[in-house]
Amino acid sequence: MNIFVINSGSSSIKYQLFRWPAEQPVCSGLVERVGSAQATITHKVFDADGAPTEQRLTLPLPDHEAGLHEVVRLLTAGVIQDPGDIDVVGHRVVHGGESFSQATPITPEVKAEIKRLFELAPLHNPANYLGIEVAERVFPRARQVAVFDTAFHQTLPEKAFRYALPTALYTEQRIRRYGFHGTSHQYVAAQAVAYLGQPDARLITIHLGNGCSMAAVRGGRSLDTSMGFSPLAGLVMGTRSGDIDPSVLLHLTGPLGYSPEQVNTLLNKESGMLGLTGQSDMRDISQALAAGDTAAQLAYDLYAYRIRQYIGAYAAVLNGLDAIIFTAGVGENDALVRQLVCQDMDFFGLALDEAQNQQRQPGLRDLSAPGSRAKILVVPTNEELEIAQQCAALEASAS
Ligand SMILES: Nc1ncnc2c1ncn2[C@@H]1O[C@H](COP(=O)(O)OP(=O)(O)O)[C@@H](O)[C@H]1O
Ligand SMILES: CC(=O)OP(=O)(O)O
Ligand SMILES: [Mg+2]
Repeated sequence: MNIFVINSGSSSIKYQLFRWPAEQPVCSGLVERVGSAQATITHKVFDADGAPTEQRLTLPLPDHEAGLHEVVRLLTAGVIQDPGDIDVVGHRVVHGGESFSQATPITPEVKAEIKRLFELAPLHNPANYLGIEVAERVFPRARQVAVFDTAFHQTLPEKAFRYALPTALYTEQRIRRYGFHGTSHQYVAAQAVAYLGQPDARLITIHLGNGCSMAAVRGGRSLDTSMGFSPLAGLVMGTRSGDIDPSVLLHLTGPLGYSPEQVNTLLNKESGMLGLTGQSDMRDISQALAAGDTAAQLAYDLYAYRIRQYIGAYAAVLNGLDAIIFTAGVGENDALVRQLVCQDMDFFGLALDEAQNQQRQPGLRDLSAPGSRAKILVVPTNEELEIAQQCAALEASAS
């Protein structure tokens, strides 16, 4: 069986083709800086021993649709003979509301629900929906499956997912915390549990990509998470503000005369690291910092400070801490972020081995110094593999 997985993030498209049940990918790729004139595609094709041949393209990609068409072109130009060779397409879908807690075959009703949720995940659900429509056209024989970012967080207890608003706004309007990046939190938590050999470990998973979120996880269940009703809440992100006092919005729309549309754009697309420094990509901000830029210094400090606050909160939720796990583009690669987060954390039993922190190696890495009571891990996320596994489980249960 051939399972093709499409993971559209807010600034990237990741894809992998798996031949099942061997979990080794046949090809994988990453489209970065979607929406710019200098987008890049890194496309890898693996031989029978898993050795990659890599191709790198730089090209203008105005939007996700252009990116997806380029991905399909690369796939059908050598990796597969015929689009009919794909049996299942697994789609990452960011917002699934309360309707979905597991991998779901895509029907017209499911598509309508994904569309209804555009407003709550404006950077993601439209791109995910587009991916479904493109895949339905290009791979008409394949079964299309959605795996939702919100699904893993459906285990949150009510005290964690409810807001202190009038009850009817929850019961009639479904206004609550949903949480996102669930596929990633679930995957890295399972990897950490296997590494620690401790199924009941108290874990804080820290997903730092373009979007950023944290989760308190125990026994394979998400107990709390920093994103909320939409992927705007919580940590400081590439272009999103994270937590702010809601009365700032009233001040913007009242005395300052912003329209709701302008506030939406401001908070989702013009804030976060972009708002603080003028740049959203952490590699660019890191270069600015190295050149002595004081705005970049403040942005790094603020970014790490917010993560530290949530570590404190989630250690309380978990009544202790066995490991924190850094993952995604920034979490896996940016040693300074990890250093700023972990410094002066001895109260939580966290001590970072700075030499290990500077190493660049693939795979799971243990960065804890000897004597650190809680572990500090880097676990590369693999949302595509997790999605493929869930698609394969769905296929097995349907047959
Ligand atoms: N080597 C690196 N050092 C620092 N940051 C990096 C590095 N590689 C990628 N990143 C950052 O990771 C972020 C993208 O992460 P990713 O998980 O791919 O995001 P998304 O899935 O939200 O598009 C960007 O801010 C990028 O700058
Ligand atoms: C939900 C979310 O923010 O996703 P991403 O980090 O891929 O933008
Ligand atoms: Mg992502």
